[in-house]
Formats: sequence, structure tokens, C-alpha cells
Amino acid sequence: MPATQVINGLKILNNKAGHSTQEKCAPSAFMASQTSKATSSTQTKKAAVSFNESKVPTKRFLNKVIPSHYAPRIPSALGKSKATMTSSVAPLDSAVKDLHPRKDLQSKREGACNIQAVVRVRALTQLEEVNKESIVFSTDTTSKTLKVISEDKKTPATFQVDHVFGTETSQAAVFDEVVEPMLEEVIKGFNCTILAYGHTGTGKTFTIEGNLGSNGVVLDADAGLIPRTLHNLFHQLGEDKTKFSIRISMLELYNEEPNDLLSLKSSSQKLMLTNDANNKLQINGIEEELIEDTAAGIALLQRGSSKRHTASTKINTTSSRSHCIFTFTLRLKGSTSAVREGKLHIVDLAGAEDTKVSGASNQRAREAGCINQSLFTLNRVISALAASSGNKSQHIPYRESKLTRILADSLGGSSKTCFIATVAPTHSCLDESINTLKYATTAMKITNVPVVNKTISSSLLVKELEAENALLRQKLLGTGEKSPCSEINRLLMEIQVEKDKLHGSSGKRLAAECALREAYAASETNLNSIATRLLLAAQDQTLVAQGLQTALDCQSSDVDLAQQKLNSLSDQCNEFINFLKSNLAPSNSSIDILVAAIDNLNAEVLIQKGKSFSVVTELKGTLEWIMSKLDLDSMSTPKTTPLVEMPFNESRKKRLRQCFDDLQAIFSQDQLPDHTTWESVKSLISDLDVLCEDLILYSDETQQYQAKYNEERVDMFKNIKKYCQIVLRSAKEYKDADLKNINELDSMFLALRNDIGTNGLTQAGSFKTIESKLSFITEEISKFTSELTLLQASMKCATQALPVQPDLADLPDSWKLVDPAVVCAEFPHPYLN
Ligand SMILES: Nc1ncnc2c1ncn2[C@@H]1O[C@H](COP(=O)(O)OP(=O)(O)OP(=O)(O)O)[C@@H](O)[C@H]1O
Repeated sequence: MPATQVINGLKILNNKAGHSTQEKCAPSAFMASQTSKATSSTQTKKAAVSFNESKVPTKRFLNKVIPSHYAPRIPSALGKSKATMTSSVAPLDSAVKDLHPRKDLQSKREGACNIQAVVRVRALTQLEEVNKESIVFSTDTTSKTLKVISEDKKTPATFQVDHVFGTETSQAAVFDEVVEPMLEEVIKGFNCTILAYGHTGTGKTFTIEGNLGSNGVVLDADAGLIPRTLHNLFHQLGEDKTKFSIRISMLELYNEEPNDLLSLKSSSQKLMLTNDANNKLQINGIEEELIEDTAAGIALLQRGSSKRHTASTKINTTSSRSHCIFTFTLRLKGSTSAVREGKLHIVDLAGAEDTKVSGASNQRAREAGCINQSLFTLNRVISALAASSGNKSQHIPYRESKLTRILADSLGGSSKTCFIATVAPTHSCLDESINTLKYATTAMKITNVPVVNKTISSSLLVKELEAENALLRQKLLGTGEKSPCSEINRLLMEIQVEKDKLHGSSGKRLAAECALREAYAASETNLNSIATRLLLAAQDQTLVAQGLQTALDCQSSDVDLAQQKLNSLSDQCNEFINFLKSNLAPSNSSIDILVAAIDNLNAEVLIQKGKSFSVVTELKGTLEWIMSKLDLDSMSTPKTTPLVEMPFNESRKKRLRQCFDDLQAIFSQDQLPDHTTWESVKSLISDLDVLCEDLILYSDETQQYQAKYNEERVDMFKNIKKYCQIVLRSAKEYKDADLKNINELDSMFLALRNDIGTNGLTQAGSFKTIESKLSFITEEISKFTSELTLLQASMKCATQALPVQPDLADLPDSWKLVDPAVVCAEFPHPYLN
């Protein structure tokens, strides 16, 4: 039995023609078609998925209530009905009741609705981002409009559709808006179609398939509509597989040839498109796979998707070269024996392309030609349908391409259809985008008349299941000469021979015949049981053989593994022995060398320690020396107004001392500093750096201050000297003047004495003259004496004002400043340099 024919233990291969038959197909015709198909397809083991190729239904029906969430052009058309994942399936009975012909006639007339169109603007690709291409569309989800932001005034500015998805829209959001409401319709028994349409590279395949994921359990954020549909259906319909079944098929139209992407048979087995008696399209030979769960569905999808024709072009590295129609067929059992069927077709069209831009040549160019041709026919069909406004007599060129033949029911037929127009966001693709948008808005004018599919009776299902069973049994037993079946046939032939012999005997052997009949019955039973046992034995043998083979395979791989391990162990042993041989002798001396090296190292460490300690001691000495030289205490209290604010305040001095103390503490330890301690040493030294900077600054300023101070002192000395000289000079002048006065007085005294000696004291007049002269002299002397006293006092003052050591060379040591740069240069620690 070919494994490929079983998916998760079950694959149904049968003719499903007629199951999607809609109301206008008469039950008898449907049954006839079903029966004939069932018999004729047993050889091909293929199913024929039906698409209604008829044009707009000829009958119109009244009073059909359109579900509000699907009503076109109503804002909530897509996306209002976020079906909860746990919601149960709608009761079938109501749908069955709706099948009353009159009621259906009524419902169809009111059920007409337009095709919906949504637009998705692709995100910029990496290349477009690198080329800094700008986005030429603005989207408004409220007004459902897409505006072209273009300087070209001729460009139509705005398109209104049923929903717009901007560049940032997630895959989940597209699913919620577009597919989820449709799934509800499928569950109710409608056929629905989602068509992705757009120029090459605009994101159709991304939207439809996206990232399929690897196992079917976890949904990737980039998973497209198909994997999401699978997840949603299984989640929504629950575990009980007796209540529903999901089948999938994948049809590819490559160069106008239909291929079954899920088939495991050779590609030479072509699919045929035919029309049945009711003008319904049949795809003969396509396989529908029954899927048990999401994982099985994803596995099939991956298989089908990998078989699809793709190629790299200048526009898209993974350009689809074919149209792909993916179909979910959902069957639901109700409380009655009837079964309801709904279909969802998800179509990923190949994108139109200009071969000059895409660089397609040879085979790629032929593919592009076929794609463009079929899309051209599709556009003609859309335009014709939109223009016909339901006019039956209008010719719609469905038959001009296989694509439009297949999509006939979705365009102007009985499906509920949604058009997803994908556009690139860039200016370079604007013309193509506008074409796509025009077709999308044209498609919105197309009217479909959706109808609920006819329910399938349980008797029909039983027949179908029987046929399936027969197929399965046939597959199970096989047809080869050595199969158990042929063995049974051989035995049955023998029985038949026996039987014939018995029947061929004469009347006289009638009595014996009875006995023989019994014997025959017994032998037949016996032979049947032998055949069954043979069959079982053969199966057992096969299983045992398979088991043995597996065990043998395992063992032989175990033996191989063990042998490898042994080889590697033996290699290792040899290596080790060689190593021992070559290293044993010198190893003792090596240890000695090592010990000696360690001792040396220790000694070196001790030396280093000693060195470090002496460095620290020196460092401390230097510190004290710097301190003494700087005489920080006296420097910090300038006697006069300082020239600048002194930066080296008390706290900095403290910190400086602290740094040195800390360093000393670290280096006076018995052991060498560890890593952490070295980190603190570094931090202390970096503090010292900062403090030394301050010190230098402070020293510069202090020097300036000191220089100024000294200048002032020198000036003062000079002034004092000058003053003393002035005082001395004036004292001399006074002395000279007084000496002159005294001399004059002397001469006056002398003249007076001469007068008295010559004239005598008898002349009264002369006595009075002498008296006045004497008093004048006395006054003069007393004046002179007081001036002299004043002079003496001034002299004393001036002398006292002179400094004790007025020479600059004799300034005290504390006044002399040490250049900190010199100190730093002398400083023995490397970090301070
Ligand atoms: N919405 C999006 N977000 C991010 N990347 C996207 C989006 N849509 C498409 N892409 C990326 O753009 C590239 C083209 O997308 P895709 O192959 O789906 O285009 P296409 O319309 O199917 O093209 P073709 O018609 O040539 O097959 C892919 O690399 C795809 O991953």
C-alpha cells in the first residue's frame, strides 16, 4: 500500500461530484451524476471537485435573509462578526428547513450581493527602504479609502473599497477582517471564494500562505490566511470528528495546465476540466485529502506549496509562476441524518508582470505570457460582468481561459466572493497599482447570488463510504501475484474446480453429491479459514520481518558505534602510553624546575613587596617633605586681601593627607595588594592627580600673590628710606638754619657787649635796646629747641618703622614657595607622572 495515500491514517479518494451541487441542480440528476461518477472513478481513485460554471442563476429567489455581517457596502461588512473560537456550529436543522423549494426560490431573489473588495498595501521591502523609496498611498480605515499621494495631478486621487489595510497591518488583522466572517458562511453551507489579485511582488502569496510554520501547532505571526483558516476551523469545530470532516485540495494552473499539488502520482497524469450534464465544471482526477487535525493540514500545505512553480525574477525572488486554488470542503452533521457542506476557495493568482522589468526570458517569459493572458481574460470577465449588471443575455468570456472557467462560480455565480487587491507602496509601481485598484473597484460592481448548498442524505453518504471502503480494502489487499489476495483467489479457484467437478458428475452420483456438497462446504470453510490464516500469517511475517530488520539495523549501528568507541579508546590508550613513555623520565626534573620556578617566583614576589614597601616609605618621606616645603597652614591665611579665591582649602589638604595615609596603609600590609586593593590604589592615585592639579593651580596663584606682596614690601621699604632721607635732609637744613641763627645771635651778643663796653650802661636808651634784643634771642632759641625736639621724635618714628630685616634676600623660608611641578617630577610614584 503506498504510504502517500494515507494522511494521518485516513485519506478519502472518491468522486465527490455533486456534493457541492446547489439548489438549482435537481436531486435526481445529482444522484445520477453521483452514482455514475462513483462507479467510473473507482479506477482513477480520484475525486472531481465541482465548480459551478453556469452563469448567473436563471431563477431568482425571495425572502432570503442575508447575514448582516456579510451584507456588502455596509461598514461592518467584513470584520464585525469575530466568531468566538469556542462558538458551536450553527444547528443544521434550520438549514435543512430552509430547503423548502418555495422558500429557496424566495431567498435567492433577495440573496444577491456584490463581490467585496479590500486593498492591502504591502510594507516596504528592505531594498525599497535602502533606496529610500517613499510610500505613495495614505489609507483611512474609517472611510475605507486609499489616497494616492502623488504630485501627478492627473492620477485618480482616491479609491473607496470595502476595507483598506495599510502597510503596518498584521496577517492576523487581515484574517479577522476577511476570512473569519466567511468561515461562518461556509459553516452555514455557502461556497465562498477569496481571490488575491495584484501585480507581481505585491504580497499575494505572503497574504494567502505567509509563513506556514513548521509543525502546525504554533501559528507564526507571519502565517497567512490558509494556515490561519486551518487553525480556526479545528479550534472552532472542536474535537469530535464524528460531527464534521475537513478535506482539502490544491490545484495549480501552470501555463494553462491544471496540476494537482497534493497528488503523489507522477505529473504525467493530467487533470481534465469537463462540464457535466448540468453545465457544472468537473476537475477530473483531483484528489481531496481528508485531514484529521491542523498539523496534518499544514504538512499537506507544505507538500503542495513546495510543488508549486516559483522562480526568481528581478522584481520578486520567489515569484509564483502559476495560479493556485486552495479548497477547503467542510461537512457538518446535524441532529438529523443530513449532512451540510460548505466550501472555501482561497485563490493566490500569479501576478501580472512586464517582462522588460522582471527580466524574464525563455521559459520565464513563456510563463509570464500565460499568466498575463489568463489575467487579461479574467479582467475581461470582470469588466463584462460589471457592465452586464445581471443581464443574462450579455456574453461573459468565461471559456477563454481555464482560470475563468474555474472561477466562474465565484465571479457572477453563487459564491460569496471577496477580492483582496494587493498593491506595492512605491511610486515606481504606481501605474500597476492604479490598474489593480481599478479592477478591484470594477469587481465590486459584480453581483453574485449566493445559495446554501444542498444537504447530502445519509444514504448517499453511506454509498460513498462503501465505495471508499471498497477502495481502501482493495488497496489494503493489493493486487500483486504474491499478495495474500491472489493466494485466496487461487484457493477459491481450486474450490471452484472442485465445485465444477462435483456439479459435472452424473445423476447416479446424486447421493454422493450431497455428501460432497457438505464436504465442499466444509472444505470451502476450511479453505477460507486457511486463506485468512495465510493472510494473517503473511501480515505477521511482514511485521516480524520489519521488526527484525529494524532490530538488525539498530544492532548494526550499535556495533558500528561500539567499534568506533573501541577504536577511539585504543587510539587514546596508545597516545597515553606514548606520552608516558616519552614524558616519564623528564617529568621528575620538570617538577624540580617547576618547584624552583615557584620558589623564584616567591622570592621575586618578596622582592617586589620589599620594593613596594620602600617605595611607599619614600613616598611618605616625599609627602612630608612636600608638606614641610609647602607649609600649607601658613599659606592658607594670607595677611592681606588675596588676589584670587584660594582653591586649596582645608578639606582638600585633609584629603591629600588622607590619600597618602591610605596609600601608606595599603603598602605597609604584609601581603601584596589584591585586585580589589589595586583598584582602590588606582582610585586613590586618581584622587591624588586631581589634588595635585589643584595644588599646582594654588601654587601658581600663591606665587603671584607672594610676588605682589613682596613688591609691595619693597615699595614700602623704599618709601620708608625716602622718608628717612627727607627727614634727615630737613633736619640738616634745620640744623644749618639754626646754626646760622645762633651765629647771628652770637654776633648780636658780641655787638651788644661791645656797645656796653664802649658806651656804658648809663645810657638809658641803650639799655632798653639791649633788653629787647636779648628777649628776641631768647625766643629764637626756645623756638629752635622745640623744633629740634620735633625733629628728634620724627627721626625716632622713622627708625622704628623700618623692618628688622628689610632685604628681600633675607625673607623667611616659609615665604619661599616650592614649584609643585618640581615636586611632582621628584615624586617616585609612576601614577603621578
Ligand atoms: N505585508 C507584507 N509585509 C512584509 N513583507 C511582505 C508583505 N507582503 C509581501 N511581502 C514580501 O514581499 C515579497 C513579495 O511578496 P509575494 O511573493 O507574496 O508577492 P506576490 O504578489 O505573490 O508576487 P508574485 O505575483 O510574483 O508571486 C516577499 O518577500 C514577501 O515576504
